[in-house]
Amino acid sequence: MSHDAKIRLEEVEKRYLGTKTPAVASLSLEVKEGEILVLVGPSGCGKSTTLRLINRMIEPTGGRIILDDEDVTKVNPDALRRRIGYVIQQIGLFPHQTIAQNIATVPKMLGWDKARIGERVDELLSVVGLDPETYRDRYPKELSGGQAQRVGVARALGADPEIMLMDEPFGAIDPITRDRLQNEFLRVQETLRKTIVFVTHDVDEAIKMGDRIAILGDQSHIRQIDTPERILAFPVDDFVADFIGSGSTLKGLHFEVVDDNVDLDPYPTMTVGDDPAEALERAHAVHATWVLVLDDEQRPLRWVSTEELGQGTPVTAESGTEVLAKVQLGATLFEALEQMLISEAAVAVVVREDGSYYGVVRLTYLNQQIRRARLEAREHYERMEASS
Ligand SMILES: Nc1ncnc2c1ncn2[C@@H]1O[C@H](COP(=O)(O)OP(=O)(O)OP(=O)(O)O)[C@@H](O)[C@H]1O
Repeated sequence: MSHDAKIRLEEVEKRYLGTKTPAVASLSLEVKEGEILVLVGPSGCGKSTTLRLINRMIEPTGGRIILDDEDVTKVNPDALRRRIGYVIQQIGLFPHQTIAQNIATVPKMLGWDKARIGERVDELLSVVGLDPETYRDRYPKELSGGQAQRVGVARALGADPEIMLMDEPFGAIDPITRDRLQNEFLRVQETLRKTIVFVTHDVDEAIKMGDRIAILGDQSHIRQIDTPERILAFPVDDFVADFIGSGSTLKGLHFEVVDDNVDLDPYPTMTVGDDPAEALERAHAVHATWVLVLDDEQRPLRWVSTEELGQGTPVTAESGTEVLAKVQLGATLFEALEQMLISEAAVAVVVREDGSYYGVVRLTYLNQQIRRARLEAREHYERMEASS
């Protein structure tokens, strides 16, 4: 077992009573400590079954399940489930219990004292972004769908489990709330660092949430397992390519950022009041049709065309057109592309945190980055193949 694996499935099989083919056949899989592994695949491929095999809500009919170094295939499943938080789409809060009582379910089972439980409930409500004062004494029917889902996450975190299993946890929620819950959950995970197995059928959710993604075919057969970035850059076969769908190149731009290492192109600039003839010369030297006008503090202000400069009129803070498209250092290349598409000069202007000019990103840069990511992913798989 590799040293950082928290969960390991070894040739796990589930054959439901009375069915001809197993729902999960000979699945071997490792989940690393502190990662979010997303299981994604078409409906009926066995994602939920796989998830429930891990905490033995479903008993395997073959293979072994190992947590840390312990074979838990035969241990008492109740004890196992206390170590593992579980969140599902219809979170199933107990309707006649308050939010606090719902969250306290597992700590109570574990025999924690009242004061410790009370503190824990308040802490967890804050973690999931609900004010304890307002929400702890409410009942589930007094919550919106998104709030109930947060309580579901808080309840699963109740006894501070090392592992969380999440089955389409944000499935039945409107897209805006869903996006917010996903972001909040990722933020919480940054500090909690739980080992998480997350099931979804939505490839975009998988790309957003996963440190790694396992793309499953029938019977939970792993078709590809890797970082989202590498899967997008190099789908190993048509099944994976079809599943991730069109636009994978664009989605890959979410994983690259404009940082200090980005070797940005020089672009002709001038400051308000500079000699237009000199600025024109600089623009001609690099075959640019636009010059970027900066203010005294080096902040991008306007685009002035070489045509306007050629007329020799002085450049003021009102010349040309306003620079609308700017991205900060640290923005993703996806954001840079969006800015580029609306920019007068078809480049994204990059500024530092204080708003001062840093450089520009051009389409050629994006093209190079995409090609580099593809090549790296291809080489990675070629090396893997050669060594197997
Ligand atoms: N209790 C059961 N008895 C018999 N077959 C079952 C049972 N539960 C699930 N199955 C079958 O096992 C297969 C895998 O089901 P599972 O729910 O794990 O798939 P899934 O990938 O989670 O699907 P979805 O995305 O639609 O929820 C399916 O063919 C399903 O019909």
